[in-house]
Amino acid sequence: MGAPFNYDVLDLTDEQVDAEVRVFGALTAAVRRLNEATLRTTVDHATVEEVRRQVEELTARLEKSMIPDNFGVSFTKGGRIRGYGNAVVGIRNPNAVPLTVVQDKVNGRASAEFELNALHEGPPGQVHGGVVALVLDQVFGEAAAAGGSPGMTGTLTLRYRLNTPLGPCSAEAWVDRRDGIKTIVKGELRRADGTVTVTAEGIFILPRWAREEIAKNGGTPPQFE
Ligand SMILES: CCCCCCCCCC(=O)SCCNC(=O)CCNC(=O)[C@H](O)C(C)(C)COP(=O)(O)OP(=O)(O)OC[C@H]1O[C@@H](n2cnc3c(N)ncnc32)[C@H](O)[C@@H]1OP(=O)(O)O
Repeated sequence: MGAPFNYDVLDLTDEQVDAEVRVFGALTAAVRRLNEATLRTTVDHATVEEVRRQVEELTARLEKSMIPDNFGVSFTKGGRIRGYGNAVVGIRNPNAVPLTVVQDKVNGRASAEFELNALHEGPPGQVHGGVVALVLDQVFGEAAAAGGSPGMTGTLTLRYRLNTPLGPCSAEAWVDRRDGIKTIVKGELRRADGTVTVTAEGIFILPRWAREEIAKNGGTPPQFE
């Protein structure tokens, strides 16, 4: 079986990538503000309806020219990764958390400090458990990649030990061990004061199609970004 998805390689310069990161990153940040304001505004209904008309006009301007569907992941010949739609770290995805993951390739670790707000609420004032899983899946996957054995999430097991209040949080993950094509990653989510609220273990697997591709043509595993 071949790969169920492709990574295109594009002829874009670093300057072109920097420009799209700057311009679209700023739009994404502005839309995130709009998202939070949509949730929290207390202006009167007439103002809400006027703003809604303006939002629809602006949306129609962007819809004049769009890619057919999802963004996918592409690389430049210079090695830049354009995973702009990623649900956790995509710089063009206003629904992404947002998050910057720092990889430690020496020790096979990954970490992120971030802020979760009213858009990420589950129980009152607390982070939604599914949002925790979303964030940890990405940070865990990046730890596996940083450790040199990237894979797709096969299993992710979380233990929610304490509630996680909305606000500043951090996540950390590390490669615990390898078992052939499986990389076992462990990690945790912490409150701002360092209290661990969630511990987790993930099994990241180099899929059969990637194994077959490497056996046939050599090369390095894809990143599963
Ligand atoms: C910079 C880069 C940063 C990247 C960050 C990315 C973070 C986000 C990652 C994701 O969200 S990935 C998307 C969510 N995951 C998926 O969609 C995976 C869907 N499942 C699959 O594609 C396949 O089921 C999978 C690749 C997991 C396994 O398929 P294989 O055909 O390679 O498995 P195979 O049957 O050959 O089994 C190989 C080994 O893995 C084991 N295994 C298979 N599925 C497993 C599973 N789900 N959990 C644990 N172990 C599993 C299986 O028992 C066996 O163990 P042993 O070698 O010891 O016998």
